[in-house]
Amino acid sequence: MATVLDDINAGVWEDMEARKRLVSLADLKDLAAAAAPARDAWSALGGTAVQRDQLKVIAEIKRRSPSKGDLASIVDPAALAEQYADGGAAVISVLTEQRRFNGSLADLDAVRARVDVPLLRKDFTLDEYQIWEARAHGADLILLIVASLSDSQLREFSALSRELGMNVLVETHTEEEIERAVAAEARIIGVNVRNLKTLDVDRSVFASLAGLIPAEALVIAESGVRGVDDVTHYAANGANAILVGEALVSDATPRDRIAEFTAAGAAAIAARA
Ligand SMILES: O=C(O)c1ccccc1NCC(=O)[C@H](O)[C@H](O)COP(=O)(O)O
Repeated sequence: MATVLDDINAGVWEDMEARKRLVSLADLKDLAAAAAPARDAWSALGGTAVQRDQLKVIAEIKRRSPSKGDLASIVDPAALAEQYADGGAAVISVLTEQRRFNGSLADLDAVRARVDVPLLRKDFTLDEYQIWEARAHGADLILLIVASLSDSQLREFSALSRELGMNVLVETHTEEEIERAVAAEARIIGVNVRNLKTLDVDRSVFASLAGLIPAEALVIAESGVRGVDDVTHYAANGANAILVGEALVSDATPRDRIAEFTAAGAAAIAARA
């Protein structure tokens, strides 16, 4: 039986085929060559050892989701990104998938034009076309979901992203997926506590899997942050960064929330040392 992720990916393919008819890969490559060089998301997320005493926040621009429906209208994604940057977000994630999340590459363009913070193009990457697209639209980091890709795709898409100067967030949800991410030499590994096949959110998944990620890699806790207790849980169990969507887009003062999460994370990391 098809999973939620299968259905999302089928729609992503269809939408991408439509975009390919409008913008050729050759044109995208020209646009990517003309774009400003990618920003260093690895360092922004604390890649250097000296910064690993902090918990970084990847703040997401997310209008709707398969699990929750409409979350926020976000008429001006660039204004929201500015608030995220002011609050101290290390990276801003822009969900560009259209059918289920109501995002777009236009959102990415608008945010890129307004903030200097490294940007994650958050989409369901299935083809190298999307990687060129990400770079052409100013992304610095892309997402590869292990559950959607073969080992050779993981390697090839990672290599292409690196050639274009971008970093890769490799997303996992199981022990086997972490093994595959490590085998693909991923340096930024996310554990999504949301099972993308069923949409169940189980925060304990992070604690059981984070320790399997090699110390050289950055560990990102994805999904399920609703308040400071969740932040503390992730930081205490080895997160270098958290990826937060719903809690920020539905908050009246996301700038303050990011600052609060950062402080709570630093306290939990200090306590674990
Ligand atoms: O959010 C969903 O319902 C969802 C469903 C299927 C595939 C992906 C989905 N979300 C993508 C994400 O990973 C989250 O947007 C991200 O981790 C932030 O999660 P949250 O803070 O819980 O909004």
